[in-house]
Amino acid sequence: MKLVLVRHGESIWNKENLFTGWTDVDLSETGEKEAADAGRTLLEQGYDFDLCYTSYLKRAIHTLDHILEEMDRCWLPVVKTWKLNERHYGALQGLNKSETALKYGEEQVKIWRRSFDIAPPFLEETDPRNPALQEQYRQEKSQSGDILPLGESLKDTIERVVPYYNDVILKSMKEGKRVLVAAHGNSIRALVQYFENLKPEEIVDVNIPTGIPLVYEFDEAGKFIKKEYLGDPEAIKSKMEKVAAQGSASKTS
Ligand SMILES: O=C(O)[C@@H](CO)OP(=O)(O)O
Repeated sequence: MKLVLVRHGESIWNKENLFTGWTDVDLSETGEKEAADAGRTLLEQGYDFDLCYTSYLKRAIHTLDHILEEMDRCWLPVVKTWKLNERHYGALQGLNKSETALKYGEEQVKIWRRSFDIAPPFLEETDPRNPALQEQYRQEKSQSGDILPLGESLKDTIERVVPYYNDVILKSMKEGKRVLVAAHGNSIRALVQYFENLKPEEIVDVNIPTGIPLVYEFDEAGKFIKKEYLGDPEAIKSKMEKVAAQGSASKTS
């Protein structure tokens, strides 16, 4: 069984180097192009799909739209779920990553960005950015008041993404569906950690490039066999380094 994961193309806030999390910002022009390129790569390499999953955030939704447009597969069913949203970055959302590194130090920013179980400072409950106060999450709020986050560590993100993967996505793969997921840097890192059983110190250095299809192969039981990024290895490496460098104090955009 194969699963294709794509991190959304560059967003406007990626370009401005701002902590984004659940902020619903759109793709930049570069991001739109990256998404279309991902669609062309998948088409050229003979990939096809039966079912797509994405988050509630428009940078991932629009990435999927561009991919499906390029593949002439706009008619494919798409399931949207907040369970695939980016990690909730709490009160860091909207702050510039480099300015935050200047203020608190690069080490602290790396801890906030990449540590396994350290959460960012949480939003106040009264903050209008609290998902429990937002229209798109009203169903979840009425079911249970406490499942929507005010901030998340990677571990918290794993605890919401992985059960969704096992209960819903893996189930459809086992039914024979070819699945494409358009998601986010840290919701994909959550899956990478789970698939490859990475240790907390190993996931720290994993950075997911924007708009590059990542193909996982599993055995029939769902056990990880191998993975590969589709595209030019040098370009992919440089994109990963760019993501890692966003927490540097000297990078302002
Ligand atoms: O700001 C964010 O939401 C994420 C992804 O863009 O950033 P980081 O790579 O710092 O986890």
